Amino acid sequence: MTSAGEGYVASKVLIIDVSDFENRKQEIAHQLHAAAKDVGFFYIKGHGIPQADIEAAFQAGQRFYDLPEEAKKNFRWIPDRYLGWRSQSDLQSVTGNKLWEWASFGRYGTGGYDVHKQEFLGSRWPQELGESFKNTSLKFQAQTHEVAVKLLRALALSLGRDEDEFAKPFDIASEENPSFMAWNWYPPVNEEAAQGPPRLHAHADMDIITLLHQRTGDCGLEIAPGKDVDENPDLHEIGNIWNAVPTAKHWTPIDPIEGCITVNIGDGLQWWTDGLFKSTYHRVRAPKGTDNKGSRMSMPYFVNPKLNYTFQGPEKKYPPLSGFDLLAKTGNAYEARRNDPQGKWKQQAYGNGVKAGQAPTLQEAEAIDTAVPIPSH
Ligand SMILES: O=C(O)CCC(=O)C(=O)O
Ligand SMILES: [Fe+2]
Repeated sequence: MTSAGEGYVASKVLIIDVSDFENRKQEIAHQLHAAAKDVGFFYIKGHGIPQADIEAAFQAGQRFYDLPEEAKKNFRWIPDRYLGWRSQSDLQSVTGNKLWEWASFGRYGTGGYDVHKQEFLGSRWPQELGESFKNTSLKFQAQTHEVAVKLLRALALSLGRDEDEFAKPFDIASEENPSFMAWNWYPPVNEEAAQGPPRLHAHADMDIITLLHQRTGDCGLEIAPGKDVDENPDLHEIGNIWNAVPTAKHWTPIDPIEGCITVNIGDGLQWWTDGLFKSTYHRVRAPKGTDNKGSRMSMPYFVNPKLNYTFQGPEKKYPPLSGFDLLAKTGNAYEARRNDPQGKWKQQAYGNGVKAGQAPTLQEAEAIDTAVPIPSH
């Protein structure tokens, strides 16, 4: 066991070459296994997404964030869909400060709390940004998804499990696909900010895995072991991202590396592997010293299983968990629970008159959109 402290994991954060995947998948699986088990965070290179496409996706995000406040407001956040813009004021209720904005575009992750109403209509886009914005975002999401599926296949192989076990419930073309991409934007900060709170508070991701595109030069991401990892006695878990935050004395930087995607294991995969793979706490600290104090952007792709897919580890250490239950731990359902203390939200999710696979019409979907309550902060 390693002692806690600065550098605890730094030397172990691997850069794993995933190129020539079909021929090298056993070797890749071996390396991913070590990274997922020991640290829960790693970099991949040779992923095949051209740098120009990554830059185009960052530029698309920047075009959105450059819109006037009024225009961004039109693309309002729908809590149970994971799509839309969350302003700094909105997020203040989550983080306690105004240092972070969020937007997710593209697929409708969920059709409200209704597993039968998931759809990809593609009808809600920031209209001001035109077709190129939409095409760039969708293409990029699909490219990233393809890489995610390879990682999931290799991770399953590494455990001696069926190669498709983890990849099966993640079909991006499915109407039930709840994986989604977000664009995090952190406003510029002044000199004093170095002493201030993190730009994004410590949390673990409540998905299966996250592929995080970091922008070169945008440092600040840090990790600390947590979640069943007892090597760091300084870490106190006092809740999840939505109501309290873990604290740790020592954090290890995970700075961007050109050509690499940062990957981390989420709570769901930790669950699905009986705790073997680690969902690690991370945060974005405020810039200090000579760090870039301008705006910061990152693009996480959160990989979530279909909502009605139930998974459990082979040792049955934890009870079966559905994709819905996993997502229900996150912010959208938190809002719903808060708005609906009687728990009708879960009932609504599973019981309804719409047949499986029957997507609502455009008008019905728009009606669902407007019927979803917007949380008041
Ligand atoms: O901005 C970053 O680098 C990290 C973002 C993150 O952890 C998240 O969106 O879950
Ligand atoms: Fe995260």
